[in-house]
Amino acid sequence: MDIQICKHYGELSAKAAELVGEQIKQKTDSVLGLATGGTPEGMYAALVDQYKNKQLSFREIKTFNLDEYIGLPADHPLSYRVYMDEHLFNNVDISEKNVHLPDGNATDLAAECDRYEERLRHAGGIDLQVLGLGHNGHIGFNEPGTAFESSTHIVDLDEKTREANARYFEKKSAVPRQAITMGIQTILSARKVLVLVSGTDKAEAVRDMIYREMTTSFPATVLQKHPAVTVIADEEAATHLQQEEQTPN
Ligand SMILES: N[C@@H]1[C@@H](O)[C@H](O)[C@@H](COP(=O)(O)O)O[C@@H]1O
Repeated sequence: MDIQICKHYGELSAKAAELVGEQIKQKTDSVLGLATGGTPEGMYAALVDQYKNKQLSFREIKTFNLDEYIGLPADHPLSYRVYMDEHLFNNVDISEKNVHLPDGNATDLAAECDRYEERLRHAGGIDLQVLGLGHNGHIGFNEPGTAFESSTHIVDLDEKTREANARYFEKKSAVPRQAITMGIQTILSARKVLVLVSGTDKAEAVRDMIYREMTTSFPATVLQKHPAVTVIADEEAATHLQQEEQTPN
């Protein structure tokens, strides 16, 4: 793993946007795997700036989001579709036909999971997957215990994850109980992976991701076996890294 430590969140966001921007410039029809959550917001803002400064175009870019809640209408302000529209899609020249998120309102959710994998295969697979990291090691919505071989599937959200995401909803009971997420195998199939981690509350999670023995109990440890992972952490998230840098797995 290539581990890059940035001074603060602003630097992390700029660095992440630089790496994604390079990918887009190198391959103008790249397939990007995208994440939601608080962490990538600054990266999206920096990518929109690059677009506005005419440094980038998303015209041929295809995107596949990691996950979507089940049961929230696509136009619900807290759906991941709306998040992506607000943070990126509405602000760049991406084409609607190239934007993909799982449909959490599909009548046949199992068929929707297969359909998502099929669309991803048809697009040629993910060139660069952006990931955030859950406190319990989840990537996408792959909660502890998820099989490393999993493809896109339906998940029951962990209580800790619902608590972490409750900050966006008016109350915890309003947080959906299920989601559709790319599986761990889907994520591992990406040619490159970029993990963004910010803040002291993620310090233990990022340490475990890098140093803990690979285990389904902490899904992000699976990234240790991916050949092209870059981790960008700010100093707050990296507090436990410097100490252990000498003895990685
Ligand atoms: N499904 C998302 C993940 O894709 C995200 O990476 C993670 C961390 O979120 P944050 O960046 O807000 O800490 O949790 C959410 O539940």
